[in-house]
Amino acid sequence: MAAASSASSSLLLHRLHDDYSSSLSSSKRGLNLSLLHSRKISSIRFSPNCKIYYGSSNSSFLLFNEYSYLFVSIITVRFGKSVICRPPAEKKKSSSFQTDAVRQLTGFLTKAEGFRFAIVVARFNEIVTRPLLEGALDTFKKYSVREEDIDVVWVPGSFEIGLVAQKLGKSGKYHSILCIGAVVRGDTTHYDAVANNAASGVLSAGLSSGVPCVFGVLTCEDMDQALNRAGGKAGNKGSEAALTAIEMASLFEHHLKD
Ligand SMILES: Nc1c(NC[C@H](O)[C@H](O)[C@H](O)CO)[nH]c(=O)[nH]c1=O
Ligand SMILES: CC(=O)[C@@H](O)COP(=O)(O)O
Repeated sequence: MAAASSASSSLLLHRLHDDYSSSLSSSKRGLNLSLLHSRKISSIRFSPNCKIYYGSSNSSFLLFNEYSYLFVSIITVRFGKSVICRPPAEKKKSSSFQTDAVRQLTGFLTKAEGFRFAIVVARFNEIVTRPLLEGALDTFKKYSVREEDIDVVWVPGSFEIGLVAQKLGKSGKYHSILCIGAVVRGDTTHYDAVANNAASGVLSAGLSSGVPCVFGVLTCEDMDQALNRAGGKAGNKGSEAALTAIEMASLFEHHLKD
């Protein structure tokens, strides 16, 4: 592409990359993004994992997940501003790609609208679990999950989560169940029993129901560690768990249906 080799085109592409990096910063995992222009592809590498591909003078770019080259979105550049457009109607098998030998299946983060989620949240250590829940709800909203497609179920403590997750999973109403709790070490060995059984409860809920059950239960040495992970210095693990729930819902919906 003749024009794009100029300094100004290169700047524009760098700015586009930055826009996209920041708009997707809460979903660091799995999305090494590329911009792929429809024709005459050239590329700029920004980091070992991130490359932007660009083409001629056309102002529309296609945004691809570099990991699997899945189509994610269209970007239109107008008057120096980049605009994210919604992807076109879903293509069959758009989230897989074929090589000679290997078919790779992945879930999408981009098409969460229409998925139904249950969140099972423990009331114990609510000072931690409530911000985890809020982080999860914010993320669902950001990824276009409708409020009416989310049910929140409160249980007394993390030990109770597994049973309820299993029941909800078996109801057939949800694409994924997100489990939220905070187990904080005390003076006795009680911590180990609650933490380990919360984990195996969530695991067996998923295995027995066949519905992805995501482990958003913090297991912390002290309250500081827990608060740091509930919207403090170490981010919000509820929000990260919501991304996992979306990806798993998508993987099951698009590739692993019975
Ligand atoms: N200590 C913590 C608990 N304990 C309560 C148990 O989860 C359970 O509700 C009780 O044993 C009755 O079955 N729960 C947490 O979520 N976090 C804790 O730190
Ligand atoms: C993990 C817990 O249940 C925790 O509150 C127990 O505290 P302790 O070991 O001091 O009884």
